Amino acid sequence: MSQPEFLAPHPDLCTEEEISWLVHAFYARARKDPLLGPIFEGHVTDWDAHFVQMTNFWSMKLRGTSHFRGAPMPKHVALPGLTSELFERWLQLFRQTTSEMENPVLQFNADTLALHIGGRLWLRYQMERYPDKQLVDLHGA
Ligand code: HEM
Repeated sequence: MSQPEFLAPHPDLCTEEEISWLVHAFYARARKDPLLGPIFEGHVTDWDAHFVQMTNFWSMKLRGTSHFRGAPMPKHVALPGLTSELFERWLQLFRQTTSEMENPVLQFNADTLALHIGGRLWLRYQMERYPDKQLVDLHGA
């Protein structure tokens, strides 16, 4: 089968139910993860609100809806101790989750966006937090 192409956000790309499944399944993994779990448990106080926030975020990115109100960049810069290993782990768990969804178009688009957005979050994080260190790229492999 040919590789799906990267598409502009569109409601046909996936359903709202698929996004909700993706968010819940990703966090079921991430919260159990020895590296990422403690960070999420230490910073997310209202999980229902966080699920709504993340569902609205991915719905905006994939389906083009406009319910998301947030500021991902400063919220991640505010988290202490993030590393390229943590971002790679995040991306790995995200890709594992999308690979289980049997929607190759969603999978390709969500994985591509996650690497792109994760890369920007991590680049800005390094510039703000580790200005004297050499920049490290994400591989997302
Ligand atoms: C090391 C990797 C990451 C960690 C540890 C992490 C952790 C967190 C935490 C703890 C929050 C809640 C912050 C708060 O409400 O104050 C959050 C919010 C969020 N994260 Fe991440 N994150 C990571 C990577 C990513 C990536 C790669 C993406 C997108 C592809 C992402 C998207 C978001 C979004 C959209 C929010 C909501 C921001 C808002 O409410 O304004 N995160 N993250």
